[in-house]
Amino acid sequence: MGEALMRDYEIGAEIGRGRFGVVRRCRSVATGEEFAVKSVDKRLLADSVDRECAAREAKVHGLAAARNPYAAQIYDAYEDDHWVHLVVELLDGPDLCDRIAARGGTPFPEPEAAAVVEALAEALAGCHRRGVAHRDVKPDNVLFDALGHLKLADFGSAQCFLDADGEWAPMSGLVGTPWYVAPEVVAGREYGEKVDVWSVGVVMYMMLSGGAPPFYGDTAAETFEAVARANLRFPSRVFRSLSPAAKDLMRRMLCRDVARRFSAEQILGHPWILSGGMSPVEGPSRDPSLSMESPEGSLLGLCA
Ligand SMILES: Nc1ncnc2c1ncn2[C@@H]1O[C@H](COP(=O)(O)OP(=O)(O)OP(=O)(O)O)[C@@H](O)[C@H]1O
Repeated sequence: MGEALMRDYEIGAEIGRGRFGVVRRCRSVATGEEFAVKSVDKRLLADSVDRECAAREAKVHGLAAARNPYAAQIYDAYEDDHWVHLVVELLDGPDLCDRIAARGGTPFPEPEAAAVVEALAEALAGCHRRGVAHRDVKPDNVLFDALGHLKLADFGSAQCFLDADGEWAPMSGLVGTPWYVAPEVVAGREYGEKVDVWSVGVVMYMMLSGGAPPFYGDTAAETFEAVARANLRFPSRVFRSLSPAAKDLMRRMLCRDVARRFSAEQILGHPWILSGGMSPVEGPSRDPSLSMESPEGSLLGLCA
């Protein structure tokens, strides 16, 4: 454990473990305030992509979380020969994964799911405005503070998609978690920040299905094949009572054609979000193409 970290913080109990390290509670010696410290063991980073991600995590996290109330805040970073320590906002309540599991297969009520999708879209719109893609959006990385406010966490896979001059710098590499990863990532193509929107679509589907993902295989390879086909279905057994507006938004996020896929900002203007997950009242929306007047059947096929 780094000497400088131990000088500034009292280290407390372990909260959890990831692939490369451990998260513990800690308390600032100066103020008594409580935080979480994520300690990454650099010796476990065998892969060059993982090493690059760890090296830039503090910087990219700081950039993405600045003035972004929906992102876990980062306060300090320390590095020695073997460890990187990141002092972050303490968010030790149940995460979205726990919340989905706690429902035992019962779907979220639409207004509750809409509140999560809206906060997640706000978090990502903030990251994307600053040129950062998260690249690992999944329920395990959606945490909540003591007041129940959503905070997007774990910027360990995040990357800037704009260079120092603000020019588009496409990303590459198979980064993310199989159920949530976008088809262009699986295809090995260069990709942009809309990979995060795809992942939010998967998270939304899981909340509204009671935990089942939209693209699934028994192995990671089979899951990737299902993602690459991007054949989005809403089995009536599960989705019978779901509103057409909710399905429409998922089709616009889980859309294989990246150009037609929504941005995080566009999610915020969709009628399902604007109505708080209630059946939207017909009327003008921020984007005229989002009118809900068409029958549900005609919304099919909007996305490849
Ligand atoms: N800011 C935080 N406050 C409280 N608990 C946290 C915080 N950040 C992460 N955790 C918890 O610590 C555990 C490990 O998190 P970490 O981000 O290191 O790894 P992970 O996302 O589970 O796995 P991996 O990094 O391998 O994808 C998780 O259970 C997570 O919920």
